[in-house]
Amino acid sequence: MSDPVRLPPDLPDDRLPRVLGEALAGLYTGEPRLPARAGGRTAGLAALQAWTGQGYAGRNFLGGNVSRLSMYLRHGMLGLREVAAHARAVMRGRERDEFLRQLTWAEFYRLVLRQEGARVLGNLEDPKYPARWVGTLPDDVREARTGLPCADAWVTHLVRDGWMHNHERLWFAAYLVHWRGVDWRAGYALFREHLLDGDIANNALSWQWVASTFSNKPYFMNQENIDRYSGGRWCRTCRAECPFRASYGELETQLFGTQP
Ligand SMILES: Cc1cc2nc3c(=O)[nH]c(=O)nc-3n(C[C@H](O)[C@H](O)[C@H](O)COP(=O)(O)OP(=O)(O)OC[C@H]3O[C@@H](n4cnc5c(N)ncnc54)[C@H](O)[C@@H]3O)c2cc1C
Repeated sequence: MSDPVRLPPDLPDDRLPRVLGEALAGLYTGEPRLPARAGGRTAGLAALQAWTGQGYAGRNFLGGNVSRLSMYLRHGMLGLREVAAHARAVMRGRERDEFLRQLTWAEFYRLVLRQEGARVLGNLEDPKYPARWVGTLPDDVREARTGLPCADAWVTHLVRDGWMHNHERLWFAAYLVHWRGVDWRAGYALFREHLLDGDIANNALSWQWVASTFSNKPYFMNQENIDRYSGGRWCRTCRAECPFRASYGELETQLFGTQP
């Protein structure tokens, strides 16, 4: 075991990335930089105390108020139970129920991981359509140059911010697996590499839910859905040939051949 690295107590913030980067060489990719949000239990508790959940009913909209507590939950800085207790104390009605429902998904996925172990990293069930996935992540996707402003923005958020809204994760996963025919494990690996909350349980099982290897049908969206929940962020000025612009019925036939 190598000697522990001692950081000088007066080290200024702007020098931290370089010093930590050298100490942690080999454990990360890209340029070392500080995350946009502070880590640790103190910061996690402050974020929890600040969370009132107001407007959470609109959580599916990119502009909706979501907690962004996932990175603290992921790293054990907050526990699911204390977050649930806080929500019960400060939230009300539909917003509280909806928030508790999301925490339940996280708890459920943890339980599945505990039961299935490393099996969650492989297909838990057969896909519900004749899928022929390739294992490699296409370069244009990784480098955010697909030519689709929405898809490129999703990857940019992932790589630049280390965080994506749940709806962006769903859209990106569906785009990669169903439109580009890429094995969900390549997407899982990309998320693990960049997400500050990137874990095994939520990440692998959400990808499998989209891919239909842990659900009874594949998840997919159309352009109308992206436009609505993004508040027209990309679609209104988009000049690209949109692969999502069709009815759900048409896309189902195009992507899955038969009705899944
Ligand atoms: C393809 C894909 C990959 C994902 N990978 C991860 C991952 O690596 N790590 C991760 O923590 N979440 C993952 N999620 C779930 C979800 O997107 C994030 O938990 C959520 O966006 C985090 O933001 P938030 O804390 O503001 O969530 P909020 O909406 O405020 O929810 C509060 C908490 O509930 C839990 N939660 C919310 N939505 C979900 C969900 N759909 N499934 C399971 N738990 C949920 C999280 O712990 C979250 O912090 C993934 C979803 C998809 C579709």
